[in-house]
Amino acid sequence: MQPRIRVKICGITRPEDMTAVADAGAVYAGLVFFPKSPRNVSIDQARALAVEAPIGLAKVALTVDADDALLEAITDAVPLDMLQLHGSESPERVAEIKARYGLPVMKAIGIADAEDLDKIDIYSDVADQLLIDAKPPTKSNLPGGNGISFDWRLLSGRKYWTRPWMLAGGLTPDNVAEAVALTGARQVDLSSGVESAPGIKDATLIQKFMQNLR
Ligand SMILES: O=C(O)c1ccccc1N[C@@H]1O[C@H](COP(=O)(O)O)[C@@H](O)[C@H]1O
Repeated sequence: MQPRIRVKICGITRPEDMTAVADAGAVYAGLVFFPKSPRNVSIDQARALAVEAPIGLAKVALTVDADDALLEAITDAVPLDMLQLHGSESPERVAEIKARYGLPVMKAIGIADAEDLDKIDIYSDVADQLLIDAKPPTKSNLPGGNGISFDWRLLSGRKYWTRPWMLAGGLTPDNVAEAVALTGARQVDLSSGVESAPGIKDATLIQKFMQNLR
């Protein structure tokens, strides 16, 4: 039997969405700390969501080029299982954050074409996990969460990964099966594909996503 594909649903802003994510069988829930995002949460909101989250659901804090003051405030207040670095953090900065905050670190890598794949090897040396996402459009205010995909065939031939990784970028209930078949991903991450409005998750879409994945 194939092992289950692990799912992260990102951009949780409401307790009922945290519950829907856990009920559907997702493994990770993401909390976005980026004021330009419609999914941004304050530290107080994040703490309340994380404290009340169903047991067993891993809480991931998503930050974008955060400084130490912000990372310290987040990690002091919110019970977390992983940090997701979704900006242009250098490999040195990733290593520093991993050492300083004592949490596993996942580095997001934006992919548009084959050249971008070089970053996979570079960040594999320092991050615990990699998030392989679509590169944002040049005019976007958001480095992720744009609901766009990259050409999944870019990953088709890649058999050797030294770190666990997640596939992200424009995943939906309708395309996830194809995305997984083409890339061989064992973990997937999504946000806008299971929303009824930016920042508002839809329990029916979440269930449909999980069904279509399995
Ligand atoms: O979700 C956001 O608002 C966000 C903001 C800033 C950086 C990353 C963000 N989201 C991450 O991007 C992936 C892909 O999103 P989508 O499925 O294409 O909407 C998402 O899973 C988050 O990890």
